[in-house]
Amino acid sequence: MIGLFTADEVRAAEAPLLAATPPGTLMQRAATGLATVCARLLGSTYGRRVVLLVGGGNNGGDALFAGASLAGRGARVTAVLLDPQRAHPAGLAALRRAGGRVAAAGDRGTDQLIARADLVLDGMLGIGGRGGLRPDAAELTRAAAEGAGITVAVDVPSGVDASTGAVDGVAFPAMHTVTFGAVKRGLVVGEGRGHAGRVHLVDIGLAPHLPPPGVRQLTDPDAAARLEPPSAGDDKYSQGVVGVVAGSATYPGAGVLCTGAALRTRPGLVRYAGAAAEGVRAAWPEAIVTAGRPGEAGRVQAWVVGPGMGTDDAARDVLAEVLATDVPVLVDADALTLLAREPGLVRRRSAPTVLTPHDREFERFGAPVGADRIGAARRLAAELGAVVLLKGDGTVVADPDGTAFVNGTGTADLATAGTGDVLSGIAGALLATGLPAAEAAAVAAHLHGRTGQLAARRGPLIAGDLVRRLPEAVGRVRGIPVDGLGDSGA
Ligand SMILES: NC(=O)C1=CN([C@@H]2O[C@H](COP(=O)(O)OP(=O)(O)OC[C@H]3O[C@@H](n4cnc5c(N)ncnc54)[C@H](O)[C@@H]3O)[C@@H](O)[C@H]2O)[C@@H](O)CC1
Ligand SMILES: [K+]
Repeated sequence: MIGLFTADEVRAAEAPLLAATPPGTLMQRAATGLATVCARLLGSTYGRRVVLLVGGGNNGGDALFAGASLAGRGARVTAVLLDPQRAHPAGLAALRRAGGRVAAAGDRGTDQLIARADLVLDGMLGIGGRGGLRPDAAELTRAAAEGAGITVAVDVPSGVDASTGAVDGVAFPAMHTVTFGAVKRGLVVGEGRGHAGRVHLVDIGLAPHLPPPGVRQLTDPDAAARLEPPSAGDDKYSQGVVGVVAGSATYPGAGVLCTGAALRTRPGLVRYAGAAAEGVRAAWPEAIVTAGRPGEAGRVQAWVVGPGMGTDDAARDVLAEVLATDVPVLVDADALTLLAREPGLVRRRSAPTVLTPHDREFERFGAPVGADRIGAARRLAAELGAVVLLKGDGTVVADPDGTAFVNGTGTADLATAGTGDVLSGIAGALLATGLPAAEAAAVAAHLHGRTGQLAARRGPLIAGDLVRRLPEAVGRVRGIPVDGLGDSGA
């Protein structure tokens, strides 16, 4: 698992390390790692044009030392200083010694310099940044965004809150972020995720000093460890039976997608109960289908309730019936709308409940998501005593105990009708296996994202493609290469 940390946690971890090492050691480690990544991205360094955007703190210091190293390898490096009085003196001296040039933000020609650069390194603000970029920094950011060079952020893209991913105004649009010691939360969640690009972690010896992470990201092996294949002793009941209540007579689609996703994730046994029975039976002869109430479906180890079921009184009664059971329940879509009107239905449960809202559904529970998505999901989880899976680019899963996950596999291609129904089916199937609810939700988000990535490689995807590609994605997560796709990881 990848631990995700706040700026304060990183600062606290740095303190003993700074005290135990000679001055400047950590910055040298950071700058060496940074220069290595930049050189790799450039391919060759000789004669390449590199512009450093340099703020008045240590983030600028990292950029200056890395720039000195690139200049030493033949790159034509110019530092653009936001605040010449405060630029890191030793870093500046090192750059000059290596033959680098120095300009000030606002000097004539700075924009053209940035426009023509092969690589722009953003060392304006790191974990010491607060609030939005000032006009001079915003101007350099705009020039870098318009230029054709590779954009690389030092530690954190300037303008992104390292702890929450919030962006107030503009932020540096990095294609790559080279981060030091620990992955900051703001690089993988909220608006920050879109600004960080690919994240490269440079080891500066911080790991032993970091606290146990309260927020984590799953890797493929983490997900695979929670997707155990059936063993010789398993039968159709022992893998976990999931029940699905979704779709309506007029709109059976949600029921078909959700049931299909559950079957494809964990094909032991899936029971369906609801008004889309006919459509579900036709699509999935493998499922056990009733048009009756959930109680008539037979015993299950987890329920999924909500997608496409409507929000009338009959739907409300079905939801209440499912929530009155003593098994884990995943509540999605229409059932979230109903639950927001009657949150008491979930508060009195003893078995785990997972809610899977998108932003608008989340807001129905009383407050908008806001810029701090992890904080928002944690608040609602604590308030309702339920796991909250807040969908988005970097889906957040928050457990009522305060621990959380941020998903790393999402793709914009998943923003299409019905993909949420598929996620619910996957998560329901995993809940039925007995995984802790937050882990089931996090693994589901991971697998859903991987499936989306696989499906999108062949062109635009629709939700049904996800159902079809799920078995392949499970194999891929388990490390089995996918034929014909030149599979390469993320
Ligand atoms: N502390 C350490 O040991 C290490 C720090 N490193 C680097 O140091 C960075 C943190 O350095 P600093 O603490 O000096 O802070 P920064 O370099 O992130 O910020 C510098 C200063 O800018 C000012 N500032 C804050 N928000 C601003 C805004 N919106 N507009 C303009 N100015 C603003 C503040 O006075 C802040 O202290 C890390 O992100 C990392 O890049 C690395 O060298 C590794 C080791
Ligand atoms: K930065």
